[in-house]
Amino acid sequence: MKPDWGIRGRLGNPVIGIIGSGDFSRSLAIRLVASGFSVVVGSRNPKRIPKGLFPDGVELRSQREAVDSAERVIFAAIYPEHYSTLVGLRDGLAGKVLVDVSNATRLDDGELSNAEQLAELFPQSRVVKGFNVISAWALQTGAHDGSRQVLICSDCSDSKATVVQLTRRLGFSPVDLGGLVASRDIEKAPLHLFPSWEGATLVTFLLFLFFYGYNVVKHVLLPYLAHGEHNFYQLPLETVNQTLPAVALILLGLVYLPGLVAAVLQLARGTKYKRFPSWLDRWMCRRKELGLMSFLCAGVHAVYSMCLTLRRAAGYRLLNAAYRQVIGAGVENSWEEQQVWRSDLYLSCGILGLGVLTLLALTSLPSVGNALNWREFTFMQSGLGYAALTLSIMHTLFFGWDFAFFPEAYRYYLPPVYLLALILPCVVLVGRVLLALPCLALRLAKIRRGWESSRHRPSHSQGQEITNLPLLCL
Ligand SMILES: NC(=O)C1=CN([C@@H]2O[C@H](COP(=O)(O)OP(=O)(O)OC[C@H]3O[C@@H](n4cnc5c(N)ncnc54)[C@H](OP(=O)(O)O)[C@@H]3O)[C@@H](O)[C@H]2O)C=CC1
Ligand SMILES: [Cu+2]
Repeated sequence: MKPDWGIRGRLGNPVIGIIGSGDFSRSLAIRLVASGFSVVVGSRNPKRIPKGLFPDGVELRSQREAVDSAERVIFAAIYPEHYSTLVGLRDGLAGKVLVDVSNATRLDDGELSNAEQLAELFPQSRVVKGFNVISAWALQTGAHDGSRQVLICSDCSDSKATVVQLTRRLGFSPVDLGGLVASRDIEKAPLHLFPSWEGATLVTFLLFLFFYGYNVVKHVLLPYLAHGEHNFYQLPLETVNQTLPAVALILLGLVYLPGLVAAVLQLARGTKYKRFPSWLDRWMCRRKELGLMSFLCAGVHAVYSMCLTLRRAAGYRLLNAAYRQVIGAGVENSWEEQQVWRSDLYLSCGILGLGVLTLLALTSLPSVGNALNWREFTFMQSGLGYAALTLSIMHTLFFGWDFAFFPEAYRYYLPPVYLLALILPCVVLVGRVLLALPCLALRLAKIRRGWESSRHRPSHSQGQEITNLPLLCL
């Protein structure tokens, strides 16, 4: 069905009305004009609007004139608390599509949404909710063209269809969420701060809290209580820098663990057509965020580590050690070949691991990832991902070297933090190696191509295939 935009403007383009002359109105007008519409902006005081603020092709008029010029679609680009000031325009708006673009101000806003209140104020107009999730900036610049979703709802399906078409013409992807009651959720959508990051941020925060607390107890609190040692100066830098690599390593393990669990489930079930439990689905969908959090911790750890020698504490410690060595023990050459190898190896593995992680983080950007074909993407995410995990584990092992075998490492019966941090990543790595054994790898490959063990064959259609997702997706 060809949309009916109403009467045409001077250039023969359909005329869209916008009430309000603020940021949203201006961005919307720019976008509409660029998409071939004529626009009439209705202001309480059109003469006050500075020249050049709106592009050519936009007429600045009174609210009444704007409403009368647009026969079919009018946007209310004003704050909901001012809706009631528009009641004088009721007759002009009657029978027209009135688009509400407002957002909720609080998550616990009252019963009725702004759009529902607008519909109550203008019972003869066809209120459609939409465009509120798009920022004025995205509207104006066309960022996210074609991929950015516009959530739309209305009780009038014809009017909704008109706005859906309009959304497409502006270069966005409309999503029809049904009746106007859905506007209660749509208006609150922009209030959620990075919803897809909630899980990964919480996990990172809890891991940080645990390891930071563990380090404080082991290296600061217990030494103070037991021997009166004053290590509190370690809290802002050293303790943070002991915590970050542990968090980064475990997060990286958590990126690759769900892929292994999924593989084990498929092997055990003998089919790929059975749904994964929902927690595993959710976990798989958050691997990218977990991976980027791991990258963040590893990157910050690298910067902290570079600064370690700049600290006053490091200088004093070095001087004291030199003094003890020369004056106390009479040793002039403190070169220890084994320690030289240890530090060079752990630094090198750490730097390489961070380099590979950086590459993975870059491919998680849509503009980079989209340029890769399927094989390249799988290679980057799976092959390089495990390379990063292996290098990070080696970095930690070289750092730990043989210290893990000395009783001093277990002061106060607490194992060193890097040993704790290694458990999960090592389990993941060993699991991956086991799954690469031909007997398991061949069976898994068969299952992923659609083969099913005999007990599954009849009930083949109920499941959803999720395993064509990259197994390891950072
Ligand atoms: N800015 C953004 O990125 C986004 C905004 N929105 C929504 O768009 C709507 C407008 O936002 P925005 O353009 O940023 O706000 P602005 O404050 O920039 O503009 C609001 C406009 O409302 C008009 N208005 C009409 N009646 C009144 C009144 N009684 N008192 C004050 N102003 C009045 C004014 O225009 P005039 O003086 O010409 O009458 C004013 O320019 C809001 O509901 C907001 O939630 C939604 C998504 C993103
Ligand atoms: Cu490190």
